[in-house]
Amino acid sequence: MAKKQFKAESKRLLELMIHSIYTNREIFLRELISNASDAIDKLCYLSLTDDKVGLGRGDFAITITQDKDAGTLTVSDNGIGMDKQALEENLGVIAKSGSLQFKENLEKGEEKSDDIDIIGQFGVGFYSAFMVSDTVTVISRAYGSDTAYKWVSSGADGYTITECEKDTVGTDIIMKLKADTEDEHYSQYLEEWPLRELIKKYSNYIRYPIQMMVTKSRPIEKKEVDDENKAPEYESYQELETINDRVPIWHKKKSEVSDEDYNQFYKEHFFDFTDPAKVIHISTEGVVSYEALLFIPSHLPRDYFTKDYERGLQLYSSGVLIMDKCADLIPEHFRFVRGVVDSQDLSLNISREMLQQDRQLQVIASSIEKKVKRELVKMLENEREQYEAFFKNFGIQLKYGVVGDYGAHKDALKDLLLFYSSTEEKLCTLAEYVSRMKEDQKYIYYACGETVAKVDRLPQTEAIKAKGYEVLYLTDEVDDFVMQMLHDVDGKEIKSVASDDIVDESEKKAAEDQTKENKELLDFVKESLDGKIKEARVSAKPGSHAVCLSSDGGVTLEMEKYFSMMKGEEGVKAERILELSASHPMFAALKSAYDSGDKELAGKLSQVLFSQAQLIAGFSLEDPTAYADLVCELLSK
Ligand SMILES: Nc1ncnc2c1ncn2[C@@H]1O[C@H](COP(=O)(O)OP(=O)(O)OP(=O)(O)O)[C@@H](O)[C@H]1O
Repeated sequence: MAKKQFKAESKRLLELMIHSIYTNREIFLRELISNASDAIDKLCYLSLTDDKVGLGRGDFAITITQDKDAGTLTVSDNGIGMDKQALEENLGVIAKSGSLQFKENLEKGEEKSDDIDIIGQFGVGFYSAFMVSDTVTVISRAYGSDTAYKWVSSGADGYTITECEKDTVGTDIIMKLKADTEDEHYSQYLEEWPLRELIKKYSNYIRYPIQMMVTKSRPIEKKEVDDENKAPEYESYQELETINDRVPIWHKKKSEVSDEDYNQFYKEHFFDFTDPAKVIHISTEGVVSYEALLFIPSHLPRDYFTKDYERGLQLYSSGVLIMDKCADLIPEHFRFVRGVVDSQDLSLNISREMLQQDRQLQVIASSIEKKVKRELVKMLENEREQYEAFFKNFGIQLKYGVVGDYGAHKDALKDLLLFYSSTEEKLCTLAEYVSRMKEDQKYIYYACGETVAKVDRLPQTEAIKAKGYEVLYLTDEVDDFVMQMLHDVDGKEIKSVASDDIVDESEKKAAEDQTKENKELLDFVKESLDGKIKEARVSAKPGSHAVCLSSDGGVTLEMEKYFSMMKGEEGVKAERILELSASHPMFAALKSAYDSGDKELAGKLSQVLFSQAQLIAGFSLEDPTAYADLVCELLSK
């Protein structure tokens, strides 16, 4: 059976092309400029072998002209142009890309040129002009031809082609812009600044100059001597200006770019006032080749912890901006990194707003992650002061990275963490801590609290310090989770000073015995605290303090603090254990009040002890006035 070819309803298809592919109208200019660049690239390629072209690389340009009276915007190039047949084939057939064909022929051919960078491939970009125009007129003269042709279309109704006059080879795309509506101001595309912004945003790195007539102002020369004292007068004049930077800084060799150039690019491009802390310039060739220029800011962006701050790197393909914030290029734990990535190896989707498949993106993202990590490790090893400043800004992000994704990134991030050391009295890495561990030391100890000073005074901290061990002091809410997620460093388990696991078996046994002996008293303490604690027991951790708080079950005291800050999670509570030191005079006073039958006093002492334990652990009291009154009452007796 003969196979039939699919037919397409071309009018409908064009409607779809115009209205459904792109989410953002403004990209029409990017598409037309890219076409102009492709046309120039083709003639430029020809000029390598054909002397008759008579133009050198420096003679090519793309020109943008606005005519406010006529309501037209024109994109002109002096590229290869189109003859009648090319106009029919390329602009009369949807999804036919002369540029793709040119590229394929080039790849098949003997002569290859690295110096050609064709952008078009889908054969649809041109039609985006109809998103902003009522009528599009194309006047083109092909290289090698004396005749020029005019292609005119108002969209779905079709097009006409007639002969016309054009002195030079190349193409003019003349758009008669639509009338403004309430929602859309098409006339902005006739204004200098919006046009300049669009060119800068999407086409800044097109390799040929994009020129535009701009209005400038200059002082009028004074003619009369008398005029010298008068305020200067200005006149405006028009000048053709190249708007685009053309060669992206990341295309240049590192040796050609000074620190000042990098810093200036960063500040202008990412709107920062201060130089970055680190610049990472990458140029790799491999499964996927790409260039990248990444920056680690030297301070915390003001909106960093708000929802306004979006993670992501700018993604370019052949110098054309594809995405402003491509989140997939940088992992959440390095979201502070700003920068650009440029690759010719991406399979773009038809609108160039997304990528067809993320495999290439994954390859680039994982390479970028490794490079950022390597740079941070280098900074940590060689520029400690600078690294500590970085950690002060973004260390918390790394910590969230450790606990995020169920700990998937903890191994990559653990070397980058810094914690305050009780013995060194400065920040240290986990590896540095391990290198200082005593021979008999089983665990890596840490203690959590609001400030270093407060953590240092915790009864549990004092107990471990008394044994001569170093303790890491953690003051961020997420720290307890981080340590639990890390679990160990090279087999050395990480333990909180509040953990029961760290107590010696003999000390544990002695405390259990004492708890049994004082069971009645301890049950009384629990009862008088009316459900606030799960248990009262004699503490196995020797120390000079009467009381401390620990927890039982999966939720630690630090986790409770962490969740208390999160909306909807305030109900997550730790089960409190009130630990009393049996050797402290306060325990003797409590016991004697209870044994002598003064339950009122014993109850009040229990309240005071619990409140103190809460305060020491960094919790606020439910009723501070009642606590103060109680203490005053007891002291004044
Ligand atoms: N200014 C121009 N000069 C010469 N040829 C042009 C010009 N503009 C468009 N063309 C031709 O028309 C074809 C179709 O253009 P169109 O913008 O629709 O698609 P494309 O650029 O090939 O691909 P894409 O949709 O990926 O941009 C181009 O491939 C090219 O051959």
